[in-house]
Parts: sequence; structure tokens; C-alpha cells
Amino acid sequence: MFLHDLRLATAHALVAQAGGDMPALPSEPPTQYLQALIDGLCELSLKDPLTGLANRRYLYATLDREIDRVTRAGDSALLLMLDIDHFKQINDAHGHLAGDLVLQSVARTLNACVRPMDTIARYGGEEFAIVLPSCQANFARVVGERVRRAIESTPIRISPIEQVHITVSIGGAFALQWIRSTKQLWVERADQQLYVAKQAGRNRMSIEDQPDSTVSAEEKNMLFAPVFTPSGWGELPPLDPAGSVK
Ligand SMILES: Nc1nc2c(ncn2[C@@H]2O[C@H](COP(=O)(O)OP(=O)(O)OP(=O)(O)O)[C@@H](O)[C@H]2O)c(=O)[nH]1
Repeated sequence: MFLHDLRLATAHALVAQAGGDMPALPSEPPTQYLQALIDGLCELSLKDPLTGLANRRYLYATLDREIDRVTRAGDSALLLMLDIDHFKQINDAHGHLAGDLVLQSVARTLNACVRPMDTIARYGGEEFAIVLPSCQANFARVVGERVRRAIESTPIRISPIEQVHITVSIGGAFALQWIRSTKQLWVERADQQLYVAKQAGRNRMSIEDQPDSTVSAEEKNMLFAPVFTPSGWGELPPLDPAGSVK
């Protein structure tokens, strides 16, 4: 099989058009070229094209990874959901292109507000999500407020002679520690808080109190400690098919 037998033209054009670093199609050897093409396509499939932020697919992968970590290590992880207030009015008053400029400006502002380890995604439409690993409860309000203020105080130029000011409402929820939940439930809890912020008048945040872990300190220790069996400290005995310990 030769490289020119593969139908690569569309993939090549997509990655090149998105500004990907694509070498010219070589005759041989193809490995480096194919790797660049695969990397470019992976990046495209995880990015929101308008804002350059992570897309919903990437967000879901990040939430799964965080749930895994928080379940195993009991660390703290916060999800913030943000929605631009009265965004429809901007589209209606200034046009869809101005709306797009606003979305791009929000993306830039969010990028300046959080740590490199945090993930910012466009969840859809005018809704954004930020995943903050290792975010303690007392830091949640600080970072939420920082984001809210940064958006409020950043004027957005939508034409050479016009600029607009916007605000966002923010909802936040922590991942459940030591308990395996789902990304859908986590997003739903943050979305409920976002709804609370909208109902309370917008341009504000509402963050769920970190749920109390139902696992006691003693039980947490047991998750990592060796197990005591009748023959001493060691592995758990195997289960019999009926499910009882032999
Ligand atoms: N310009 C632009 N507009 C979008 C895009 N995606 C969604 N929208 C618009 O976002 C608007 C969302 O409006 P609503 O859901 O009514 O919410 P809102 O006006 O922000 O009101 P609240 O959220 O209640 O404060 C709609 O007008 C959509 O057309 C996009 O990619 N670009």
C-alpha cells in the first residue's frame, strides 16, 4: 500500500485549514506525515472552532478523568457552568457576528482567569464550563467571583465604533468524594446552581456546598490499608460464585 492510495486529501485540507502544522504530502517515509495528520484530526475533534476552547467531547473526557481521581483519592474538584446573561439581546440588537465576537472575547477572558491545569470548554451556545481539579471549597467562591468580575469589567469591541458590556451567571458543584457518580449528574448539579443564580437576578454565582462525604475517616483508611484475614494481613479471600466470602 502506498501513501497516495489512501484518501487523505480531505483530512489534509481540514487540518491545514484549521491552521494545523501540516507537512507537505511526502512520497516516503509516511510515518511522520501520518502522525501529524492524526494529531491534527484529534485536535480538531476536541476543539470548539469558534472560540478555540475545548468542546463538549473533551469536557466529558475531562469530567470522567476527574471523577476517577476524586473517587480514588478523595481530592476536591469543582465544576463551574457559566451562561452569558441576555445573550439573545446582543444577537438581536447587533447581529450574529457581533454575538460571535462576544463569545470569543469571553473565551479569552476565561483563559486569563484560571490555572493552566484547569479545563475551559464551550458547553454549547452561550454556555461555558470550567473544570478545576484540586480546588478546595474556600477557593471555589474566590475563583467564581474572579471570573464574574473579569467578564463584567471587560468591554467587548463589536465594531470600530461600538462596544458592549456583558455579565454572566455562574453555577458550581463539587465532584462527590469517595463515591463514583456520573458526569451527567455532576453537570446537572452545577446547572441547577446556574439556574438558582439566574433566578436570583443574574450576574451572580451560586455554588453548592461541598457535599459531606458519607465515608468516615476510618473507612477511608480501610480503602488503602492491607486487609486482615484469618491467616493474617494480606489479600482479600476470593468470592465464591454465590457472592459470599470463603
Ligand atoms: N452569535 C451566536 N449566537 C448564538 C450561538 N449559539 C447560540 N446563540 C444564541 O444564544 C441565544 C441564547 O438565548 P437564550 O437561551 O434566550 O438566553 P439569554 O438571552 O442569554 O437569556 P438568559 O440566559 O436567560 O439570561 C440565542 O439567541 C441563540 O441564537 C453562536 O454560536 N453564536
